[in-house]
Amino acid sequence: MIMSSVKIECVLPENCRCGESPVWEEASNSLLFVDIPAKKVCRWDSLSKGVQQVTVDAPVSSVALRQSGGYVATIGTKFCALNWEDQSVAVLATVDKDKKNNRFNDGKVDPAGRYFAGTMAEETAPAVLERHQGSLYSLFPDHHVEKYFDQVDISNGLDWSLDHKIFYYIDSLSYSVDAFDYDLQTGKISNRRSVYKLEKEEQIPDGMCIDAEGKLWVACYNGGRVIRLDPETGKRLQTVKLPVDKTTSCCFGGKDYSEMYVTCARDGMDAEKLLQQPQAGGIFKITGLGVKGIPPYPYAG
Ligand SMILES: O=C(O)[C@H](O)[C@@H](O)[C@H](O)[C@H](O)CO
Ligand SMILES: [Zn+2]
Repeated sequence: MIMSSVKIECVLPENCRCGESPVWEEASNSLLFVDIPAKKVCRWDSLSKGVQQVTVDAPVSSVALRQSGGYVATIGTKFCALNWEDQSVAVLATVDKDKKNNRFNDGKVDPAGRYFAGTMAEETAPAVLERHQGSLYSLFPDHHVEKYFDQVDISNGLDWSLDHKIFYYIDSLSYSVDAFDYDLQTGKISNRRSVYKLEKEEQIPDGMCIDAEGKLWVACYNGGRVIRLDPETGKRLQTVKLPVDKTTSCCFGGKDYSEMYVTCARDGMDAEKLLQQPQAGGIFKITGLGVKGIPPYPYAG
């Protein structure tokens, strides 16, 4: 049953140019996220409502927790460690060295502590870019990198099934949510298939997260919504519309991971659209979904 008590609130009118990679940090009751073109990693304290930010030297496309303290982030084409206290960045590995126009896009840590992230060509406008330039990688805890496949357009949302046997992945311009068999021991993926094809009004699939019932939540860029999918039946179970079109990603957080946080973008909107959607680029909190999420995994290296 879909509960009718769903409430949507803009908790931070931060005006991100392109907000992405929301991650809940339980230890600090905070939401981490990035603003990709602004080259910022941000941390919003849900209790004080204050925001701290670290500016880096290239577009930062994802951030994740690190077991040994601090964070990891994908900056330009580098996997990096980020020390929040002194704002220093240390490079752990570099990818796509032969592709000067590429940058990382979305990333997330797997249940064994590997940091997965894919690349794309830099956009000239939202979703306008040289195609097939991206690849999917993961950074293992010993800092070596494995490449899974290339020919990616816009590497985007990713997560793992609750039993860790399936890896879910979105290449945005395929308009599909895909699944692979996943071997948690080795980090290997196989047997790619589509579990959901987006409908026209859902627009472009972007960030994604799994809930505690094993269902997928996908943020729809230009679609102004998050959708809940059953990856087993391929059916859409729920649509939650937001007052902004360029919804980019979502994660669960808050008390017992019972709240959903959604990021979005302002870039690519004209003046008229920005007047209509003044909250574009803000951070949204959705409550009353009646389903919880799971904690994010920290990078183990
Ligand atoms: O947020 C991201 O993942 C990309 O970096 C964005 O640029 C959008 O996704 C893209 O423009 C639409 O697909
Ligand atoms: Zn994205």
